[in-house]
Amino acid sequence: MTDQDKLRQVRDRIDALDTDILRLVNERGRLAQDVARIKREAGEQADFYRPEREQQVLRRLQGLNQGPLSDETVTRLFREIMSACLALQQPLRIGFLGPEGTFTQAAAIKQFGHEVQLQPLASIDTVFKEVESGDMHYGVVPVENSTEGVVNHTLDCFLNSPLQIVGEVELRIQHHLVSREPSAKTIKRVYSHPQGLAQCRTWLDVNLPTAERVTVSSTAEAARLAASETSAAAIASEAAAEMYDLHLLVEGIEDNSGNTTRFLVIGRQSPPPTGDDKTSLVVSRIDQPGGLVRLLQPLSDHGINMTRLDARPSKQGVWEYAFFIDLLGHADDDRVRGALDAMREQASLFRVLGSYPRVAR
Ligand SMILES: O=C(O)C(=O)C[C@]1(C(=O)O)C=C[C@@H](O)C=C1
Repeated sequence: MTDQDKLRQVRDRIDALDTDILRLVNERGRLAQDVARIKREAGEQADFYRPEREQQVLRRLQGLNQGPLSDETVTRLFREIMSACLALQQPLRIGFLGPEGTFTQAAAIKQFGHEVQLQPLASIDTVFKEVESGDMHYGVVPVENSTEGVVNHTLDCFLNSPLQIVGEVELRIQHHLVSREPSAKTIKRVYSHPQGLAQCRTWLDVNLPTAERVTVSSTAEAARLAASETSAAAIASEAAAEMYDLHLLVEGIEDNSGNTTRFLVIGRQSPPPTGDDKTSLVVSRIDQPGGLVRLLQPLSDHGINMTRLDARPSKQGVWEYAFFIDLLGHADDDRVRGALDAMREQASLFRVLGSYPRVAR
């Protein structure tokens, strides 16, 4: 058998498999439509999007996967299949911190796939408002970065919003120096979001110490500005560089190689337990000696693992603070519910921001 014969034989097998895959994904789409019919007949009010079910689908397949495709690739493939199936049930509108080309857009695509209607919005506050009004079914906002810590504006928006956290997304953030200039030698001004400038501070101090650093609303906006000026650069993503036709002058300039940003999916109703969940709270303690210790003691008493604690001015009075807490477990789990009930008694402000599936890495 010649090499050409061997090649043709393998390609014939690929064609046969593709025929099966096409038939099976369309059969899956019809089943998703059946699910939507069942949900409508059951009078379910919530959106058809079920993050807890999507997590279950992905975790099962990651467990079955024996390669050669990586778990990450399998997750991306089936996320897109579920995105297409969900679009057959209901066109979802997802607001995200824009403009086009931000890392938040990449996080929204990672969570919902490409078959949803993605809407770039001007600010984190606008994302909350558009979801509250119902114009958007869900929103995606940045909440913390592994180098720079929390995004304060996102935490502050929760203080005055009835919305719940529906999910979380983690994105490895690679910052690039992008410009219409052919070389970094001529750069006199660097645009980026405050987090972008902060996450690349050392690189800038060493390589562009005299360049002016200008903070703008997003890394994508920084790329747009850099595209309109000479001797200017932006710290932005590869997607933003492509969008504004900029050169990648230097790739991967973030100071910490594991630089990761965590995003939250916000909506009206938190999903039910999956067995591997997180719960976020905002609480403030009664202002007396040992108040904070007593507030947190129930977590220890019930064996609950707290993964994050951030303090933010509660805006209820000078030096009054609210505490944002993440913990492992779902608010409907017996141990978590017991701890929350005990905390509620010790708190002057107590609100569960949501229980949601832990991110599928
Ligand atoms: O199982 C469901 O509830 C479905 O709607 C099906 C499906 C899927 O494609 O697997 C689609 C959308 C949901 O977000 C979750 C899962």
